[in-house]
Amino acid sequence: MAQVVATRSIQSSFMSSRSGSVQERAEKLKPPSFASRVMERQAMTTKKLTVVRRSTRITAKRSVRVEPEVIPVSPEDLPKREEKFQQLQRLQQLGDTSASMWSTPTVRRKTKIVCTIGPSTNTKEMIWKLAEAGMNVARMNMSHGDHASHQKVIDLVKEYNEQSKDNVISIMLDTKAGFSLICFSGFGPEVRSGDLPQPINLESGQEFTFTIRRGVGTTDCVSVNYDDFVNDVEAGDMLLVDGGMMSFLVKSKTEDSVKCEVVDGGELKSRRHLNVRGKSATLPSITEKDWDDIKFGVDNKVDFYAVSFVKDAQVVHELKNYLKSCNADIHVIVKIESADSIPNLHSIITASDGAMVARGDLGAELPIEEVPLLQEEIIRICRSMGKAVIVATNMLESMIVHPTPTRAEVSDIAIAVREGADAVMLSGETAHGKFPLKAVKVMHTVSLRTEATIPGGTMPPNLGQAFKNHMSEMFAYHATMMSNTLGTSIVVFTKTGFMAILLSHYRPSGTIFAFTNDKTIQQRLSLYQGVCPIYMQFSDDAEETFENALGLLQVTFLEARNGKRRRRGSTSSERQTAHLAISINSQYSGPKSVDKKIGARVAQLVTAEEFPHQLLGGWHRGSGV
Ligand SMILES: Nc1ncnc2c1ncn2[C@@H]1O[C@H](COP(=O)(O)OP(=O)(O)O)[C@@H](O)[C@H]1O
Ligand SMILES: C=C(OP(=O)(O)O)C(=O)O
Repeated sequence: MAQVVATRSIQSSFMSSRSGSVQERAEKLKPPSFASRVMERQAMTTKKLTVVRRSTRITAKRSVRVEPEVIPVSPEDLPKREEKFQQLQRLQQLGDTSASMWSTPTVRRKTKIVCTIGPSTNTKEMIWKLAEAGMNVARMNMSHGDHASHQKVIDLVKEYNEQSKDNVISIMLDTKAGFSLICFSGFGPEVRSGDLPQPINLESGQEFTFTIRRGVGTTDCVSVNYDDFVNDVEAGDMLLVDGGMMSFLVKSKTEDSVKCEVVDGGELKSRRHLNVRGKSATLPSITEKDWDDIKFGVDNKVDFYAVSFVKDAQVVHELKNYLKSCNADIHVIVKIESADSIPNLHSIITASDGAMVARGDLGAELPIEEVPLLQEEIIRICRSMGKAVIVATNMLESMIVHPTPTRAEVSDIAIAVREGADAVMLSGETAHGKFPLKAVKVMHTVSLRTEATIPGGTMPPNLGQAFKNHMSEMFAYHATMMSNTLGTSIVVFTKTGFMAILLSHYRPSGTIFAFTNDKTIQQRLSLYQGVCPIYMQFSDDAEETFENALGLLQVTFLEARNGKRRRRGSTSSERQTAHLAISINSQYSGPKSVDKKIGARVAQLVTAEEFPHQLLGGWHRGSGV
């Protein structure tokens, strides 16, 4: 069954966020200047309140928007006095019920957020807070931690999903060779330095040795987890640690060691990435350790594997065949991070369910100036094939230690959103950073703001070519057209996820509310741009399913709205809003009955009281709605 419904707000305040000149919007967005606040305080103390005119408070409407509440994870994450002041202002202004560009309905963020879980976030409290702050996918990096620690995280995410009424987090395992099992199981696609008792400081010009001997970790020599390391590197090669944070010039080799001169020094920690500038290691993409991790993923019914260093489609077919043989419905995301994968991009992505632009290793194996170009190209290829695409690494790197991002990082997120990525990813920021919740909040806010500037209505150039099922494509196309021209959200019924993914591929301007009767599908759909997955039992009767879905949306939103009303009362815009629901239903036998169904649903008009207007722009977790 695939049924698509579009819902419409006759008065959508989200649409108004796009109206007005750039200058007007910029004016509305300006924060009260420091000078104006100082003047205001001075005026208050000198009792000359009239000097500070209301017109200088240009952010009154903007601040009606409720920001996600970010609960501090560490003392450093505590809101500063200035933030507390702004929060207070916002709370006071919740009484302001006028409709404005930032007033309700708030808009559901379309671009999804992947968070790597590590020591900063692997507790129940932090998983819950990350989910509430906007995490859509929890990623576990199998290079770190052990199965027991990952098991704990998987169980916590599942527990969160069980108890959450209207939110679901999917689980991604990032597979690669772990150092701990290296002696027993061969070597993986990632080359890493070994464990060190403590970080060592290396100065430019000093000598340092990498060895394939096991268990070495001294101040002038460390193990490497890859036996062919000595064969693969040559004198004159440049070795990069963590994509270039440190670099080493290869001077000479022995049977088991590579002697280097430190070019860019720094602090060398345990298990760091090693790349040879311009070379790919001659490694298999899936190693014994990976198979072990893959079985762990099958046992735990994870949603996605992110497979490191995929160089050709063969490895994807191999993995998919294995998954089929054990009846595991897990999707495969290929990490594009190797120079060797570039000539095979099309076949690799065709074989997979999606790709990750793994910019860390990509920028080490290839000149860094190629990274933004490849990012754009990989996103374009994935979009043209209807595959998921994730942009990863360094997106808010400075927030590992600082509470605020660099402006360049903010632009980086905005670029990925504009290029049409399904998801943006946090790595060290949430795994071991000081400000994991703030990082999610920044990603959420920047994505949302950027999405509001993207015009709807651009159709993929490959319409009718990407999928074999042309009828489904027609449904997706027309629902998208309706969504774009009427300013509506879309409701889709899907048993396999296919129809929701297809709709996501067309990037309609409204939220795609995807109803499914399969929890696995619901979890998986969390990754896809614009999709809000909802679990619901389906009835044999399509009409009943349709009514139940509307009812479920209604209940969810009425609850949310009632909760809100207790705090601020209903607005006049809510009372006046009316909505149109249009359904396209392919559960019926042929095109004729489908046409009839479209006709039937177009006539359905639902008033605001029955169908709360938050639905139309959608809602988004982390907005306070
Ligand atoms: N499960 C974990 N346990 C401990 N540390 C972790 C874990 N996951 C991630 N980290 C830390 O966060 C850093 C950034 O995460 P990620 O980018 O996934 O790793 P890497 O770049 O090492 O592959 C890692 O280098 C590691 O220091
Ligand atoms: C995402 C990446 O892989 P990892 O997290 O394993 O470093 C990367 O290299 O950018």
